[in-house]
Amino acid sequence: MHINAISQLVQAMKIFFDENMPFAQEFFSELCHLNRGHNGDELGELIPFSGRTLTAEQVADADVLLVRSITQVNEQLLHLNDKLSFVGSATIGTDHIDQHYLAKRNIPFHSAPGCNAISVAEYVLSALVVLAERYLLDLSSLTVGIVGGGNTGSRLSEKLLALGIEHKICDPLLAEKQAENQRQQQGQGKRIDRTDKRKYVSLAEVLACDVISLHVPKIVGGAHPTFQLLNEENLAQLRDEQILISACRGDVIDNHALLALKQAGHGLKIVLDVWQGEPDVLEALIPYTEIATAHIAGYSLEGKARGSEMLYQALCQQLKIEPKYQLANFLPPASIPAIEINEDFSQILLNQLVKMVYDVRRDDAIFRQQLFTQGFDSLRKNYPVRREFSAVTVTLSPNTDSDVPHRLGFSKTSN
Ligand SMILES: NC(=O)c1ccc[n+]([C@@H]2O[C@H](COP(=O)([O-])OP(=O)(O)OC[C@H]3O[C@@H](n4cnc5c(N)ncnc54)[C@H](O)[C@@H]3O)[C@@H](O)[C@H]2O)c1
Ligand SMILES: O=C(O)[C@H](O)[C@H](O)COP(=O)(O)O
Repeated sequence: MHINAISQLVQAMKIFFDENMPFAQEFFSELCHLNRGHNGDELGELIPFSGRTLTAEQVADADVLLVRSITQVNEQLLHLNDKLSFVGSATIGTDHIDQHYLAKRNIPFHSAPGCNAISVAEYVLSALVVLAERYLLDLSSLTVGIVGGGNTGSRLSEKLLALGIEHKICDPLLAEKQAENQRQQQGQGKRIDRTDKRKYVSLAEVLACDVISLHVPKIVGGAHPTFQLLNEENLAQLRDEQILISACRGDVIDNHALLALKQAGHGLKIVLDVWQGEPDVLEALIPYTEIATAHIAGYSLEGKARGSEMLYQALCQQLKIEPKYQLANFLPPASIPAIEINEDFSQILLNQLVKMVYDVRRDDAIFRQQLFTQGFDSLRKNYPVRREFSAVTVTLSPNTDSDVPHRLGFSKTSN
């Protein structure tokens, strides 16, 4: 840890947190009062803020700043603050953080890798189930192309594996890492490292699949940029019957090119959770989407709250104290906490199971009906509680022959 960080954190702290961070009060309130002044009268403060409108003046005396993806953390926001000792983002994506600037100022930064990856995978699965029902598709006959084999792409891959759905992954960075590992291990005369056994394919191969699901960070420039990875040129190569799902970052698809494609009569089925220029949305594109939502793929209660928990753990570590709380202390039971299945697994059962926990059509309806009256950010702020599959315990009757529900992430009865 940086000397700067240690000396700042031995005082009562002002912890600023995005009001949209579940259980922030529960996790952080004790931490800010932890190190009172000598008289015990110097209390810290836990201060919520609205992420989109946060100003440099507001955070001028913050010791700890906890944000979500809508707050740009950069010199403009932090130039008035000379005591900040910890910045955390309770999100997977970090494209809103100027990490170079934070590093220059020796301010430790933590994000929450993977926190809502399961939520994103369940969003994609819900979208697939809904489209399969709408267009009478046999999911087991489709191939799914995943762009980005990190946390969200991998959680999706696991669920597809559980369902026996063929899928391919394109991730040139992981492919390079795998090849490099193999070269090193061979050079050292060791057996080849088998930890990452996946076979990576080219973007072209993934773009030829029946379903394309995007799971990459926003990267501008460099060897493998993702900014407008899907553009006029490669969108035009897609077939009418394909499904394109994006729940990563809006800038990964050129939204104007996508609109032009659809306006020209292309049959591509589109599922969009993320939009170029959020919170503004290319309105003309909405009627051409099958499912449209307000960047909520990662908004399961567990997914958002895991972000809070991960930052709590990181801050405890920096403060050199043992974490006292974990997410399980705060999560309520699901509204239907347990069910029993009495039949063999089928697409119909999958449809029922997935929609019981999360039916993406609810969020699509809210988006279409309330975007213009409520606004994009308000739909996200007032997002209804959504649980992950794991919140529901599935018991299989002895005559059912498949463990697919548990492999999909539903909990098992503990005994
Ligand atoms: N819609 C939502 O609610 C939501 C929720 C979570 C994450 N996200 C977004 O999804 C992104 C991915 O999340 P993650 O948890 O999988 O991140 P991750 O960092 O675990 O994985 C991203 C993967 O993308 C790969 N990648 C980078 N450039 C690529 C390229 N040009 N082509 C193919 N692969 C490439 C990386 O090698 C990495 O393996 C996040 O950065 C975030 O922006 C959105
Ligand atoms: O990067 C992420 O983790 C997700 O996009 C996340 O859902 C963003 O949510 P936000 O911080 O905008 O509330």
